[in-house]
Amino acid sequence: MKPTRPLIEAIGLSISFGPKHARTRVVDDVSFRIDKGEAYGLIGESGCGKSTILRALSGLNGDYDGALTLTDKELPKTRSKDFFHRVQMVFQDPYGSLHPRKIVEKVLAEPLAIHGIDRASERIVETLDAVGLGPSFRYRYPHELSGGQRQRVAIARALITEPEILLLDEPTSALDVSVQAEILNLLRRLRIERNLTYLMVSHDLAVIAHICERAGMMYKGKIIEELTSQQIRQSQARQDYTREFLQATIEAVARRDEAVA
Ligand SMILES: Nc1ncnc2c1ncn2[C@@H]1O[C@H](COP(=O)(O)OP(=O)(O)OP(=O)(O)O)[C@@H](O)[C@H]1O
Repeated sequence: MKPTRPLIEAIGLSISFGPKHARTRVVDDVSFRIDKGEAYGLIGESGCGKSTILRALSGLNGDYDGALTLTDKELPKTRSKDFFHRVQMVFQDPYGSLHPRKIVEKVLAEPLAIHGIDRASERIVETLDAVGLGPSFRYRYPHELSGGQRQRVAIARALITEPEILLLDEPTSALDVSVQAEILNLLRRLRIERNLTYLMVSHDLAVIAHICERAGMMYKGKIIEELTSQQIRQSQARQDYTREFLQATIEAVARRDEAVA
């Protein structure tokens, strides 16, 4: 059987910070592959390097060793405009990621203008509808929205140029648990409807198990093993560290499943 070719691949990715004489390696020889249409998670405790990987892939930090590829082509350190058409990012904090003095319409019109995409007005209404917000929301400022509504706007902003891939950096961790469930369900629905590929970072196993088919367990800058969502749910891990991490949070997975069912 012909092996499938990944949409995204990290090959021996290493990232260090600090001055030359005191460099700290926070991502250490990480490799993973994500197929088209797949949702892959990076899970691990705070500081293990998850967001650093996402920032490198998104083009926010070009100072890395190893390679990141998109459809088999190595990405240049400075990403092209086409990259941002294909790949969009959703950040953790919907309060910080939206400009306080821009109404929603302006937030959504900007990416369309950058990429020269027509039918702006129709696309804004369609995309707001896709994230569960009515057309009246286009005239609101961020302070006139709830946390969940702001994150819906941030998701709409990411989707409006019709990307293939969303990079999701703890997209629900700043929200109340009940709102988290709504946003997770929205992300699940959007992936199916739009055939999207996700790379999601979270310290919350329940979030990863709900969204992702596979996840890389990170510890001190390395992926120590990969698990399917079923293995996460059944607490089947090879490494002791992963087993302890799973056992500590498995009840949270069950609770989250009940909440979002
Ligand atoms: N720009 C930077 N300069 C120096 N150190 C950094 C920088 N960005 C991240 N780090 C360090 O790299 C390590 C990994 O950070 P990272 O944000 O990737 O962790 P994380 O697993 O995403 O954790 P969290 O969930 O808390 O964000 C941390 O020790 C952090 O302090």
